[in-house]
Amino acid sequence: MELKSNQASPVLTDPASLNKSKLGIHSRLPYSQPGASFSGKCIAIPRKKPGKLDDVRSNGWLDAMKSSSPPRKKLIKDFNADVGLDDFDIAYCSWMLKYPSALKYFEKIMSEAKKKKIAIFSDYDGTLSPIVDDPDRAIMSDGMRSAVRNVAKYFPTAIITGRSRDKVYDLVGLTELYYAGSHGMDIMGPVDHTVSDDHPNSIKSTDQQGKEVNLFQPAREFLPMIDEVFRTLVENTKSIKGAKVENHKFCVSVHYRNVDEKSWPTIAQCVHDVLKDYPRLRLTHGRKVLEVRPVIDWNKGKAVEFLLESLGNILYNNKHATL
Ligand SMILES: O=P(O)(O)OC[C@H]1O[C@H](O[C@H]2O[C@H](CO)[C@@H](O)[C@H](O)[C@H]2O)[C@H](O)[C@@H](O)[C@@H]1O
Repeated sequence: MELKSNQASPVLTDPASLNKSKLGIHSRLPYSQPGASFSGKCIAIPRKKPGKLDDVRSNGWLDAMKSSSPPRKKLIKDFNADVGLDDFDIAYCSWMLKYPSALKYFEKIMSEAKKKKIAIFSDYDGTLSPIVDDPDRAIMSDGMRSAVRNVAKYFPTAIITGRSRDKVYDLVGLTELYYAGSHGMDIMGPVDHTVSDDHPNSIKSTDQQGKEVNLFQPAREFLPMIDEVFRTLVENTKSIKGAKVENHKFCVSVHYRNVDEKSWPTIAQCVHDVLKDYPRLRLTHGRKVLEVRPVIDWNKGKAVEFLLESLGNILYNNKHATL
């Protein structure tokens, strides 16, 4: 990725002072609450007397849940192939058109990257590890680990994930990487290239080996709230077969991959009902997962910008390669 000179400042912004588009508030944000900090800026959804599952049907959560993952289908290599496509094929092709593989454009990327300083940013689930039914078993292969280790010898390499930083570190296990967990809300660099500490959202901590590191955590104030919501969601979803709730420190994931599709409205409504009491939290959709996170002006993209800024001097002053 090319370095930019005018990096955005990684500041935790008061949600009440932000406008909707800047916040990136999901169009399927739950109803506004009386007294909520978004007064005047919230999405008004007319409420008739609610039927049990009307909320999630009318606000589009269910549609988003259905289209939240690429269809599991054989890979169609040639989109122009003159073969009959069934509905799954068509759904798969549409997904691939919307989310094309970088490998298809590898030569173009290489030629754009010539003579530039390179930093590598990678997601974890579905990128370094295959998507599997049990999130605890999303294991990275030894081959992939060694590929990432090799890449990191030449280019600063970061994992940016929705998982908690600790969990992804346990899965990846490479000390030489940068890690941005909780959708970028928890950033740590390697011991010898720790992230900037001259910011109010930076704190000193120790890594798994007990070495001193700087962490960048712009959503620290949400820790107790996230913890509380996690416990409520565990309790409220416990009767839904296949549901799984994960605490990712600054965000919570509610998985429905293993929930019968007939119960998706129930799990969605359950999350919706909990969120109604937390106007400072919002919902986003991942792959067969509902993600609850703080309303702050921060996300994976901002984490990448923050890391690029932190990396600036390192990239220009040391051994890291150009192509
Ligand atoms: O931002 P990401 O790194 O893409 O994280 C998003 C979610 O990743 C994990 O869930 C996904 O992978 C699981 C294992 O393959 C799969 O079972 C699940 O259906 C996927 O959504 C993680 O467990 C979630 O907590 C993250 O929100």
